Amino acid sequence: MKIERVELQEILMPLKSPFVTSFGTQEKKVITIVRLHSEGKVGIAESVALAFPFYNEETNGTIWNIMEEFLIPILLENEISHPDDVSSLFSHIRRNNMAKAVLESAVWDLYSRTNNQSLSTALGGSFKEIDVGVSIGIESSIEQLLTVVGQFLNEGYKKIKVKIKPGWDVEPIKAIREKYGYDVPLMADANSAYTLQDIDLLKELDRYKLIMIEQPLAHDDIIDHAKLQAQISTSICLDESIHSLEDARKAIELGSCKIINIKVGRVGGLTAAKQIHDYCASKNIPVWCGGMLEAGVGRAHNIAIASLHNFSIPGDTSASNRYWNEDIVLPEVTTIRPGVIEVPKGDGIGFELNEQVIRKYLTKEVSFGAKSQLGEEEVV
Ligand SMILES: O=C(O)CCC(=O)c1ccccc1C(=O)O
Ligand SMILES: [Mg+2]
Repeated sequence: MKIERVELQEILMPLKSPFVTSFGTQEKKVITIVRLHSEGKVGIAESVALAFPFYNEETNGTIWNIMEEFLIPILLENEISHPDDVSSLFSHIRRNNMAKAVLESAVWDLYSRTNNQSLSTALGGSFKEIDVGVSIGIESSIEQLLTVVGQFLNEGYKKIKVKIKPGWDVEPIKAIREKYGYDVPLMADANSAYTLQDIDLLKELDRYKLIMIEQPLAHDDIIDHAKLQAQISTSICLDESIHSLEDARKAIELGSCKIINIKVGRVGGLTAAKQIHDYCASKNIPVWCGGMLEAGVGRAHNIAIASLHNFSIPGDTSASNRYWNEDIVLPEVTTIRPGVIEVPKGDGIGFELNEQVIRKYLTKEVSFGAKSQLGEEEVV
């Protein structure tokens, strides 16, 4: 494949309601939509970086800069025979995984559309439908949290993940168990809000039979997580600490976690996500697909990767209406039964862009061609 043109569009969309984590509050999302053109086909993907470098070091600004200055010229200058080539072509550029992932994921979509197959098939997925869970931010009160949990349980979500932070941890978990019982598949995500000094509190959480606790300790740690895992019975799941297959190997060898959350953006693309999936499968480490408050294009890529067999725990791959009043894809992402999303059978991600919605929220548009790598920026 020869990529002839790369288009970037930035949109700003309001979330239905603010999403609060231990690192900050999000009320709207800036999303960069990538379109790659080759021989009449268009491959698409959306960025997952946030507005601030509080989850990882990337932002909407850094990904745009790295794409424009370094990654897009590489895509335009090289013949790509398989999407796996892209991570090799990008490998000398350190980190910037979310910038790499959005372009690489668009190449995967383009490749599968060119071959008239679904992205799930191209990736080697086997599930025809996937179980999905939901991630719930830090709420204003325990009553409010219990109401929200009740609503999502009614909608049939198969895993309830709640965000925790110091001062909002044992109490909300205990309240959920008391009201909804121990059959609810419940987990907590701390987004690195604790240290080993909080060991007593983390041990207390053991009582509530959580299916896992996600990233309790530092974003760049695997040593202390191993020490913690040795002292608690709840499985630790790593999110922020895992950027690559090598990170996953080291964490598993050290015993830092028993489960891994795979996010395509955090690990630099679908090829890396698949490699981590395969490695975890060989080590009997279950994985699940995390989310970054994606709109429909990102959701579609997540659904495709979550169709691989070792994605055995429901992911944060909720339907479009979890975060959005209107989505950027047609059709919107919906459940076919409560808590179940069908893996699309159509070519590529199996969804098309909703141009009307994109135009409504468009803030910036740039196109890069093979001849001139400078591009022309148009601020709308
Ligand atoms: O529903 C989703 O997209 C997942 C939401 C979520 O938990 C999250 C959202 C933004 C940044 C980090 C995280 C996380 O998984 O830690
Ligand atoms: Mg997380």
